[in-house]
Amino acid sequence: MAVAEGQEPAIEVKSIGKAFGFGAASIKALDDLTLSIPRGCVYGLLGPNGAGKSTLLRIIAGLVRPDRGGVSLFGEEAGPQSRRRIGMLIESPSFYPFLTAREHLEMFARQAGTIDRVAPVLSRVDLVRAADKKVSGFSLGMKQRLGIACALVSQPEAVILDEPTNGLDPDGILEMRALLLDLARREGITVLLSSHLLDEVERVCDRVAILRRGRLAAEGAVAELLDRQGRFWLKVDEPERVMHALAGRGEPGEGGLFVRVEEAEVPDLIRTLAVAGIRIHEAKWVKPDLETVFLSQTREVAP
Ligand SMILES: Nc1ncnc2c1ncn2[C@@H]1O[C@H](COP(=O)(O)OP(=O)(O)OP(=O)(O)O)[C@@H](O)[C@H]1O
Repeated sequence: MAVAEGQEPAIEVKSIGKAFGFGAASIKALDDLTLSIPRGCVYGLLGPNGAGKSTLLRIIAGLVRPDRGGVSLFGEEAGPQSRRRIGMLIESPSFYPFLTAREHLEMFARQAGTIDRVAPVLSRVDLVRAADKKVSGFSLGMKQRLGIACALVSQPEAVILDEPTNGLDPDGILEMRALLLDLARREGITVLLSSHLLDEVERVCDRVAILRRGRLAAEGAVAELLDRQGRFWLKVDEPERVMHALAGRGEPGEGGLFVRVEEAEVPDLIRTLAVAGIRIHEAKWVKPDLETVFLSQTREVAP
């Protein structure tokens, strides 16, 4: 990850609150949410339906006003000036069907004074051959790539993408993944995206925030989040005996058991079991995938 150290974060969200509706019917979409997105990072926003992801992205983009709290972009309070440093693909992109991809990009580029960016951006999103075709004939994947191109043409330092892989086929998802990684790694652009595709997020994002009912359920580097919920697996001859000896710290598995143990305690645990005559065939940390972490953080417990 090309995260620049010692600089202000690209995006900071401080104690944001946002409710929709009034009185008893009011819905808290965001509830005292604080987040910091480092520069150069691909940052994933996860959460079940209604968790507040789109509301947060819309607030950062300046499309929705929060009830309380604030947003900083590159160390400055978010406003029209600082938002020029950000490209956005917030709602599914809507285009003028009879304009071409190039004409759309030229329209945005003229506003931003970056007309020389049109050709490189078309090539960046692999739309060079389709550049002069009317958007009405574009597939969903092409429209999604044009949406990203529109977000990139103003030469932003960060992009905010709401569900950028929405509706894409597996090839389209693959291309999108390569594009996002490339933007961050080669060009140092900060990417903040929301997604429901957890394996995709695991592959592409450096850090994630998991939202639940408008609050932060978990946040951190993807590798660290997976580590945090790692379980220690022991394949032994007499799992029941070990379960008993571990007094409630073990959980049975196929041919062995998972043990709740800190990393530093592992050598002592293994020595104790070996001294007690337990034959250990396998001992290893088993890392969960992001989906398992996500479910453990967001699953509603029945009252
Ligand atoms: N304009 C609005 N008016 C009323 N309620 C809204 C509005 N926008 C969002 N909400 C509500 O706020 C909550 C958060 O919605 P939001 O769209 O931010 O969630 P989300 O995490 O993006 O969900 P999804 O994954 O389904 O897109 C939901 O309960 C939603 O119904």
